[in-house]
Amino acid sequence: MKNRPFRERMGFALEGIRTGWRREASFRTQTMLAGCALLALLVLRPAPIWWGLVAVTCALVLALELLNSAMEAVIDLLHPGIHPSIKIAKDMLAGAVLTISAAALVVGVAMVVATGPAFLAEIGL
Ligand SMILES: Nc1ncnc2c1ncn2[C@@H]1O[C@H](COP(=O)(O)OP(=O)(O)OP(=O)(O)O)[C@@H](O)[C@H]1O
Repeated sequence: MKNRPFRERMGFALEGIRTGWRREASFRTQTMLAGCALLALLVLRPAPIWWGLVAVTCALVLALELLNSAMEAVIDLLHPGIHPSIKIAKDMLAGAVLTISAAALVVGVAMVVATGPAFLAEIGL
């Protein structure tokens, strides 16, 4: 299974994203929020640094959500029953997603605060 051609590995990765989209409501919500962030970038046209910051934080949220779902799937397969250690692991995974989501929110608000006034002036408001 190791060292498959690049095209094939790319196919597995895209399949993983498709599965995340199909199975996880929170991944779909976060993808749509990332789409809103892209729309805000296109409208506000901030400096390139903001494009980088928004892209990195949105990508981290989506990547961590996929990792969270993957870990949960493996945990549930290995131990389908209730266990305090599973609670700890799942809560920590959820905490990781929450942490980066809070950072993404801060970046979004900071971008609007920094670039909003110039945009409003540009459209004559
Ligand atoms: N097997 C388990 N043993 C103990 N506690 C569990 C177990 N499964 C889930 N929990 C608890 O229930 C919470 C929610 O679990 P669940 O698997 O539904 O995760 P979720 O974050 O809601 O997942 P999803 O992303 O699929 O919506 C976990 O954070 C954990 O506190």
